[in-house]
Amino acid sequence: MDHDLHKNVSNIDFRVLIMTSVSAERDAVLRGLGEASVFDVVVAGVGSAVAAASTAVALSSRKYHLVINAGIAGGFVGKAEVESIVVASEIVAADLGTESADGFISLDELNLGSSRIKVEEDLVTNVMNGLEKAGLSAYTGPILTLSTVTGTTESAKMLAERVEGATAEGMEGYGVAVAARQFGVPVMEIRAISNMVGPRDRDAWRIKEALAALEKASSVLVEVLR
Ligand SMILES: O=C(O)c1cccc(C(=O)CC[C@H]2O[C@@H](n3cnc4c(=O)[nH]cnc43)[C@H](O)[C@@H]2O)c1
Repeated sequence: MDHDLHKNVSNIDFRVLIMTSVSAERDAVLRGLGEASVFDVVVAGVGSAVAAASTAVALSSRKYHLVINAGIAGGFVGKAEVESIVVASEIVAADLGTESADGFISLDELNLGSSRIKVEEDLVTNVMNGLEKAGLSAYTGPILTLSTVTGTTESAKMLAERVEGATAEGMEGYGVAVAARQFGVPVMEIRAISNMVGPRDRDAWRIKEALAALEKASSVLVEVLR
């Protein structure tokens, strides 16, 4: 598979699948993409299971060269502020494993598979360069996938200890990534921060602002892939 994005644009069949969880995210991405025609943007629903199933359905419908999970997310304190963009270096199912008296044991440590999917470095570098050139505040690091939005300082701290460098959390990335891996297609996760990971305070979520940042990030994707 050819992973050089700049080389790929000369390929007339080059197509990118962008998976979002809700229609507000899809609309923000579409506004950013404008007339760009190499992208298909799909609303999957909330959560890893529906994201995996919807991604698999989309990937069976036609050939794609890249899958991107895009949306809003919580940012870890000191790692990514509200309205910034996070590009995953790794997509991590942070609650896939078992509890024990000595703490959490991941799927990897249990030798039952892997809860981590690495994103190809050149993809991350290309997109990060584009975001920075466009003047966006952008970070890269692991993005965690969780079934439950973190709602306490204790859980936030525990997750930051569990996954070194944890930068953001969402609810779909790992599902999208597992489906992409099954089809042999490279995957990325790109999220705009709407809230901080920590004590639940829905009134403090800046969804409108995060969606505006997601729109800007999506317009950069067009440049990066041109
Ligand atoms: O209420 C709205 O208008 C609205 C507009 C767009 C999106 C939403 C969502 O609630 C999206 C849910 C989606 O967001 C991700 N997310 C955002 N913050 C976090 C977080 O702190 N922890 C985990 N996930 C988060 C998640 O991927 C959900 O699918 C509402």
